Amino acid sequence: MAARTVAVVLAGGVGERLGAGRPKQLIEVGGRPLLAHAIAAFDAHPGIGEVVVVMAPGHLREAAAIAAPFRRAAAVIEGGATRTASTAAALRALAERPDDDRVLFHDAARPFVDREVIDRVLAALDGGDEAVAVGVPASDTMVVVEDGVVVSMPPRETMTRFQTPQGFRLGTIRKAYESALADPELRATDDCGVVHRYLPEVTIRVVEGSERNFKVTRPLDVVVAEHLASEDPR
Ligand SMILES: Nc1ccn([C@@H]2O[C@H](COP(=O)(O)OP(=O)(O)OP(=O)(O)O)[C@@H](O)[C@H]2O)c(=O)n1
Ligand SMILES: C[C@](O)(CO)[C@H](O)COP(=O)(O)O
Repeated sequence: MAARTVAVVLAGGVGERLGAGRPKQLIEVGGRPLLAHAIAAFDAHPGIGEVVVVMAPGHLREAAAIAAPFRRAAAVIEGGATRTASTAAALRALAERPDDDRVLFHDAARPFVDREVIDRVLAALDGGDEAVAVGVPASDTMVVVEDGVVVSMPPRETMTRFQTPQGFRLGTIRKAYESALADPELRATDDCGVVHRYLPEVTIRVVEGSERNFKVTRPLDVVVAEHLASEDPR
């Protein structure tokens, strides 16, 4: 049987930096919640078999109502206290699937992921990559600062900002999380970071992202999101 691909939309956060008084994935831009924009992008992609939503505790009913109209929306499950705990919850929900299936993890807070970006992640997985990230070049000079002083300045041309979706062979991300969850020191801000730390032998391919695929994190991002949604209603 051909490997199947599931998209997991991570919506388990509370949106503290945005400060909207409720999880930011529930706020509307262009007349629909950020979560609906994110689900729609994967629901419309022919390479995606199912979409699983991981939602913040206390908001599962709202998420189920948002997901209901989408044909490929298969489940809404409860997330954990951190992004990695939410990914781990999704992996538990996918426990019956074979290792050769593929999984894409996407932030619900990135409402404008384009079909081309998803295409590139799937193409890399089709080509045999086990872990795939999406990146855009850094525009600013990036430095490492400790205790208020610069300790290193990596050349900007090597600096890439990661976005999502991040795609994996299911067996690979499963194995990485098995080790990660056994580590009391686990700290990671994304799923490729978990593979990089716990399966260093795995090559992480980076494919081109898009400036539109930014993460709604702070109040100014909502202004930009409203503008983009009005320019390109979906
Ligand atoms: N426990 C968590 C934390 C985050 N996320 C998801 O991971 C994505 C990226 O996280 P971030 O932008 O940090 O979202 P929040 O955690 O909601 O924001 P904040 O850190 O400002 O509270 C979001 O779609 C968020 O819902 C998640 O599924 N589970
Ligand atoms: C996964 C991510 O969006 C890649 O840039 C980012 O690391 C999420 O970080 P956050 O702290 O959960 O916003």
